[in-house]
Amino acid sequence: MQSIIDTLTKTVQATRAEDLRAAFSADPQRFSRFNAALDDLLMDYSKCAVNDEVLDLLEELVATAGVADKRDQMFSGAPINFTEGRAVLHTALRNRSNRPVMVDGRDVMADVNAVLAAMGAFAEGIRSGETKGATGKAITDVVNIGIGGSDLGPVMATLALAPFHDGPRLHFVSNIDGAHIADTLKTLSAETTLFIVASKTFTTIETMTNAQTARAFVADALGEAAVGHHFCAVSTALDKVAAFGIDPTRVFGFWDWVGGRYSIWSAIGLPLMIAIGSDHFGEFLDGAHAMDEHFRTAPFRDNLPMLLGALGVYHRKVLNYATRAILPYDQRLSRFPAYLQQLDMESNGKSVTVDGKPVAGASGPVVWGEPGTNGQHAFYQLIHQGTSVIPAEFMIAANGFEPDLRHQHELLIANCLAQSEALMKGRTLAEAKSQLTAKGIAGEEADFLAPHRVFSGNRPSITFVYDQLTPSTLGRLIALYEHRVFVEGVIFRINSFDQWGVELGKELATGLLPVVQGKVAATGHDSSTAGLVAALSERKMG
Ligand SMILES: O=P(O)(O)OC[C@H]1O[C@](O)(CO)[C@@H](O)[C@@H]1O
Repeated sequence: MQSIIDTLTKTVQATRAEDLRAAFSADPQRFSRFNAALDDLLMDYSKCAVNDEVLDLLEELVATAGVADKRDQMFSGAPINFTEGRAVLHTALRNRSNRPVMVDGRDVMADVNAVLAAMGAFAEGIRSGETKGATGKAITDVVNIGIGGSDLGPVMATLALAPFHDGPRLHFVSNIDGAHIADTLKTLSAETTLFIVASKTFTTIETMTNAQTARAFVADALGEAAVGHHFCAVSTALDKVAAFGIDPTRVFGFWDWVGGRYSIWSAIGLPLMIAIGSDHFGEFLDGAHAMDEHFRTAPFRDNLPMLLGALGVYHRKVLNYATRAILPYDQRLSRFPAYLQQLDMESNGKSVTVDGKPVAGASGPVVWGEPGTNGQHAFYQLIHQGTSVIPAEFMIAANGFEPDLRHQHELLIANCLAQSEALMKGRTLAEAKSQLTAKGIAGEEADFLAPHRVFSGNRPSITFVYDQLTPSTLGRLIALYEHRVFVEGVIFRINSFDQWGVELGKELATGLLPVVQGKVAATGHDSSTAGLVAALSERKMG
């Protein structure tokens, strides 16, 4: 594979692929040659440094890495998460074809469909008011207590699908910081609140601690006997849920072959289902399934996840771009960058290959972003004129949900398109000078000011366009990014499905708690850690 990457590096130079301005001037058909679509979801990658030679080499890279074979293994339930001995089957959760999916010789589809039906019945009971709290009042507020994959997906999707939200109000508590749950509970009445304790392992300290605080909130207000009416749980660890005391009829299971950051399609999606209803949740699954089928069957040049993954590797390993910016021009996708941060960085932030050897060169990039147009007034300065090149990934709907505010949506579209055009085109010194001249600034002053107004241009971006942010579109978008991470992980030769990198901090926090509490001396800790413990203890009030 390294030889293909080396050839790519030479090809970029030899074909001047990075000169986007020249490429667009030379080829009026460039847009139509470098885009791909699944139904209304269009991906324009013509503003990346690609040409036919580069794309052919990327296709060869994907083939040589064995991406298609690994993909088929994933869909068929092979234990590709080999450090944990698990299958990787989030795709089974949205397998609307019900094609059998075998794990350890057993078709899992019956279990998947049974949990989905149970979630649907429970969600509709809460939404209709039929399932009530302990005092007979309907549930008006639902609090999801979870963190990481048990939080980011439901939060992001609930915000994204606000126009479809016709169920109870939703709240999300994740942080161990007591401020999070305290600020949330302040606004709620125990009588009309349902808590969902969402944790794959049911051991995560943040979730378990917040769940105990919520339990005390209900017990203090309504008595111990009321607790069961106000709690439900989502987990793979049914024994641990039982020990917590949640009624088994209110427990929604999933399986160890669903990774936390891939779990929005499982019972972890329960808060979303309560918000938008089971029919819309079904459309969300349908959208993801359509992307799965596309990923499984479309040829490379038409295959959105294959292309997006190949371009991601190209940006990271050939062009050496260290980060990528996710820039949705959609306020309702405000948490999409944070969601993708976990999906991408927890999956591909690895430095050991499948053979236990150091990764050659780079693996996953830093992923970050904010919605437009807000980001324009914050960090876009650096994207346009900074010394690092940051590939940008824009997304924009043709339609909002506010027909009376169409003029605002048009402004949003114009801003989105203007950014990618500006990044690509830039502004030369001569152009900067002539603009100054037009304003009556010439001579030395123009010579002095012009360099500050130069934009290098040739900065890459990908733009996604779709009809409207519906449940089906959101499902397709998330599944697209999941598979992109998969493609990149196979080419990086890493296991994208474990997350050992989060363990060390957890272990040290457990050891530090008695030190922070003053029960144990800070001996054995480095002087910085010990000094910080002392500084915080000196400042402790009350
Ligand atoms: O659902 P759980 O088991 O509480 O885990 C929450 C999150 O914690 C992590 O394990 C990382 O600490 C994530 O992978 C996961 O999504």
